Amino acid sequence: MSDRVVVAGAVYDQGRLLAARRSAPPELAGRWELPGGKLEPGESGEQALVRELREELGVETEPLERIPGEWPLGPGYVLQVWTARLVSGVPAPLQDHDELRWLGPGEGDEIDWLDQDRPAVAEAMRRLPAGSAPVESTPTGTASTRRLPGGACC
Ligand SMILES: Nc1nc2c([nH]c(=O)n2[C@H]2C[C@H](O)[C@@H](COP(=O)(O)OP(=O)(O)OP(=O)(O)O)O2)c(=O)[nH]1
Repeated sequence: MSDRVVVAGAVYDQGRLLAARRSAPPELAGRWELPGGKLEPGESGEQALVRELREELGVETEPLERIPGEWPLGPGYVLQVWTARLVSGVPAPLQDHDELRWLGPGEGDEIDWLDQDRPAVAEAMRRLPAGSAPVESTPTGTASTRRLPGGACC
């Protein structure tokens, strides 16, 4: 039997990548991942991604391209990753996560990613689109992460 697919999104906005910190299960809690979830029967990867990001973060996204490759997770599961553009909404950790963070260029190694996500994250950071500076940037333009009370992000 073929492996079940977990889809995850490298979500971009304003030249930054969204990272999500898992709150469960205990063995993964506290580690960072690209948000997503399991493909349901009859769904394409892109459809599953849009659904999962809506459910978990409350945002609308547009998948852009698949990052080549597939990474084994636990027994019976593989991870596939798409880049995606934030279309509307403010990401909030509604399910499975307790914190979100936007990472700008050079900030990809600042958090403790799940090991299995690292190759896709490295490629997603290489593909980071140029973006306008976020509103709260410092005068030097170096501040690129923002965290809001309650865990909502940007
Ligand atoms: N979403 C996501 N899951 C990942 C990543 N890396 C990784 O090892 N996983 C694991 C964690 C989970 O065991 C599994 C995905 O499960 P999930 O709990 O996010 O899936 P789901 O939203 O469909 O939830 P469920 O109700 O079916 O349990 O894959 C990743 O980058 N994103």
